[in-house]
Amino acid sequence: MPRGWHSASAYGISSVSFPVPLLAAEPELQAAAAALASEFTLPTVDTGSNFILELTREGLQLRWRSKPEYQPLVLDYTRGKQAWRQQLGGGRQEAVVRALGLGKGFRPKVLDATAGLGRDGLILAHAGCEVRLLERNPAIHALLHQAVAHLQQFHGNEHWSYQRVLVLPAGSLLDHEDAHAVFADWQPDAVYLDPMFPEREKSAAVKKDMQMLQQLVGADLDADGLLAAALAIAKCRVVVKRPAKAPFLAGQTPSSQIASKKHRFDVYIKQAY
Ligand SMILES: C[S@@+](CC[C@H](N)C(=O)[O-])C[C@H]1O[C@@H](n2cnc3c(N)ncnc32)[C@H](O)[C@@H]1O
Repeated sequence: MPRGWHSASAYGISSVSFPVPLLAAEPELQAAAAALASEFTLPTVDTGSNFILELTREGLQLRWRSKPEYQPLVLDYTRGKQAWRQQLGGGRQEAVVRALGLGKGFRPKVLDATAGLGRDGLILAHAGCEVRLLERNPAIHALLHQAVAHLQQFHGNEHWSYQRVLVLPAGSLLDHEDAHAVFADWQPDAVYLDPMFPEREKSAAVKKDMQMLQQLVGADLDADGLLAAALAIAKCRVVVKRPAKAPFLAGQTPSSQIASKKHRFDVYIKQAY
């Protein structure tokens, strides 16, 4: 397989997928696009992928070519609903925050090992956790990396909690036979998992950005393996987000559960914080 072409297992889907290229939206941005593509090891030529990352004057966006009626996905935590959710609506009431068990001034170090669009991870950061984001899909990783960098630049030291967010190099806990050794210098108190769940709802019911993500990364069919890897490296607990009626990850019964409107957070406790 040529370098830069990823086997299906890297995405959890069952056929070889074309890598997403990073291209300039206008000729003046070509040099900048090439530099970014090189930073993220993404192709700079059209690969036939159904998705492309485009560099515009505003930053990166992900375009779904066979759905031209969809707005390109722009990841920007500084405005819109996401900024509101983190800064005003989010916080201690969020189910994900409760599942992570923050309390009495204690803020766990969290590895978000399926970071995706970083929304849950940033809610945890805003709640005061030190968060590291791990994402294996190279295109999503590039979007996430740029969006976090923009957030940190935008807020400066005004929001110290965002300055502690670190986007790890693109990869997976499943890449390492001994993930424990990889995290020897920074053992997370908790590992958070939110793998893609095969979608059963009619696609119209799923938000467009989630549809894009699903189409791009596939069904994460190897997700069961993540639980053991996460339990091996977490000091105290693993939290798994699942659709409300989904079976337990790897068939393993959690120690406790927190329910939100559409989701369930399964909490696996190794030891108290
Ligand atoms: C449902 S999305 C996560 C959404 C995220 N919680 C958010 O709030 O934006 C699942 C993401 O996990 C990634 N993923 C799945 N399995 C992974 C693994 N083993 N290692 C790293 N990333 C993984 C997928 O590529 C996808 O981007």
